[in-house]
Amino acid sequence: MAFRSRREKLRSVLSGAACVHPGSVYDAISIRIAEDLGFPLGMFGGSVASLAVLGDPDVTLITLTELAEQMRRMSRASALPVLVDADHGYGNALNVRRTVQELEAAGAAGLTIEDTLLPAAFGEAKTQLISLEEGVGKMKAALAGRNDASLVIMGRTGAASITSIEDAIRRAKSYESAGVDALFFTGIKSRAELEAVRAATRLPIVVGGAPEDLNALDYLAGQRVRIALQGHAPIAAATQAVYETLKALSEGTSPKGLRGLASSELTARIMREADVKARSADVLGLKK
Ligand SMILES: O=C([O-])CC(=O)C(=O)O
Ligand SMILES: [Mg+2]
Repeated sequence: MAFRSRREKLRSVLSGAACVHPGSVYDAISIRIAEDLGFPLGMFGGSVASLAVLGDPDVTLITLTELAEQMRRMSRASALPVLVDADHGYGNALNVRRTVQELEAAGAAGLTIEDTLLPAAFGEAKTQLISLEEGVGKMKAALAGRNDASLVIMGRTGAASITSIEDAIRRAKSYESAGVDALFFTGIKSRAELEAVRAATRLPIVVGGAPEDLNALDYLAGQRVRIALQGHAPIAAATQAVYETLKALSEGTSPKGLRGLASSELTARIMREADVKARSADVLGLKK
């Protein structure tokens, strides 16, 4: 199986004793930079996918085909294991199965399926959850949809900030019983909440969007948290850089006068130019 070693690397993070930060990745360039800097895995957030692919906010307008295609491009560019935010699985439990099949074929190392009601329901300003029963059905469909058993399936709940921490625990325990590989929580607000989650469950924990006092990696590791997200600063940095550059050019700065550009060495490294040159020499009959 072409992608098994990436999935096994993600599994070794989950079964290890440490808590790590993933690099937020969204395209071929960002994943190669994260790989070169030594990140143990990449996180491909749904919000970032919407922004990178569509230029849109995170309101479930991106299609599964577009998400999987972007994942496929990253898989081609780098062997870094990537955890994909597969949102609600793009429909009901049958769609979840299809989502797993497509992301597996695209080379994802793991993916999350969440119990948020998406897209937003008519007349509801506040985020809602699907029922626990529907959530369990989605987890079962995701697990049964795998072709490669090493693909990591995470059950994700945002209940902590939508209903209550008790509801988040109830849901997580049900997803655990359904057989998911790890539990992903958003909206955990305090150490007390995280400790309650840890005490009530057995699987490796992933936390997203946690407050500052939940940022110490040693503490998190002690709570069985294996992956702690840090938001998506890289795409914000890239956006700012493109903005500043285009602004300067629009104001008449000459290309040579621009600041903050990638050096030709960095660009060559990201393009894996040395490998391409070596291959060209071999197959195009060029000098090395
Ligand atoms: O996965 C994450 O990093 C958090 C999230 O849901 C998103 O960014 O869409
Ligand atoms: Mg998301």
